[in-house]
Amino acid sequence: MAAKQVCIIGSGNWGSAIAKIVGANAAKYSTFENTVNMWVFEEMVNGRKLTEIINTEHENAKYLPGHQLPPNVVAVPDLLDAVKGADILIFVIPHQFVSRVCDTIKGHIKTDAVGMSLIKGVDEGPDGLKLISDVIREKLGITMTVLMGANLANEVADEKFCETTIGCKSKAHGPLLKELMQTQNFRVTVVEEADVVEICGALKNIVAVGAGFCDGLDFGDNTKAASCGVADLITTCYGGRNRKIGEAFARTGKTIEELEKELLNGQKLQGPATAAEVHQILKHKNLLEKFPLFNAVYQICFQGHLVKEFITCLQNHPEHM
Ligand SMILES: NC(=O)c1ccc[n+]([C@@H]2O[C@H](COP(=O)([O-])OP(=O)(O)OC[C@H]3O[C@@H](n4cnc5c(N)ncnc54)[C@H](O)[C@@H]3O)[C@@H](O)[C@H]2O)c1
Ligand SMILES: O=P(O)(O)OC[C@H](O)CO
Repeated sequence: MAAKQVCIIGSGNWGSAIAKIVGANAAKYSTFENTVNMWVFEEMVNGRKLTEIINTEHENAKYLPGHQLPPNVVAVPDLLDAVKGADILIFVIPHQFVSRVCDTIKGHIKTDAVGMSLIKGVDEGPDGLKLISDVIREKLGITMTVLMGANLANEVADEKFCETTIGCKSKAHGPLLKELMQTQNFRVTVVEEADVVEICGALKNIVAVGAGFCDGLDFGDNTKAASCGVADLITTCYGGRNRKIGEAFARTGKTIEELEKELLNGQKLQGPATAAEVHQILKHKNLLEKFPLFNAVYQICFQGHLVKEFITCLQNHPEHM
């Protein structure tokens, strides 16, 4: 099978971080052409063209300074040149520019190209809310997939561990796109519910603005989480006692019991005990392998496993295999 040519449409903060991953994987796997075109909306940065900076210094000095892009990522200022011949089109531009970009490339891309939108946003069409992937699909007539996750671009570029989800209705494209995107520290799950993945990715940005308001007004963690569908998860992971002791455990090497006494003044943790109870149930049902996070918390709290190895359990999540 001929190697797939990949084009990244966009080169902002997220576009550049993703170019690090895509460039490295394209160079690594024979499934893909080595060269990855990245369309750059041309602008002058410190008196030089941004494309020239990227192609000589391999750094997007404006949108992702301090990170080297792989040399096989080539910045292309002309949109039509960038997309020419591409089998995989990665859309990663602010959503307000999508329509114009699609109108420009319409009729100039492969008809069997696969698109993947990393864009978090929605379009307000005449009939109500419309997904950005639907806008692209309708304008270009190509198969669309999405990739969304809790993925701050700078952290991804720093290669800090995180997870992401590809929403892909076609079973044929899932493995190909996963191979292109996954690394040891950027773990990919592929699901068929692409619309759900995309709408969650878009709507969380509204919640984030509200959360910013709460911080700016010095409200508490409960208040901050009240606007969000996963309220208690957010609260507990930022402001709760289980989180606090978990952090102290990882930093000090003291036992959970010692820390509970030291830091909670008689209050009691629920997390470790719950991990033990859930562990029993999962073990009984032969489901431990499907819940590596729960299993790892149990093993670290009760079986002497090293907290330093916590990430390994997530890297080996069955969904990522
Ligand atoms: N930055 C993140 O951490 C992050 C993470 C996940 C998803 N996203 C999503 O990815 C999408 C792109 O975000 P980003 O962070 O890469 O971009 P960004 O916020 O860095 O946006 C700047 C980009 O827009 C380009 N631009 C400016 N004017 C333009 C025009 N007229 N036409 C086309 N492009 C123009 C700039 O050249 C630059 O590449 C957004 O939907 C965002 O929500 C961002
Ligand atoms: O910096 P934000 O608020 O645009 O969020 C970036 C990513 O979407 C986080 O997953």
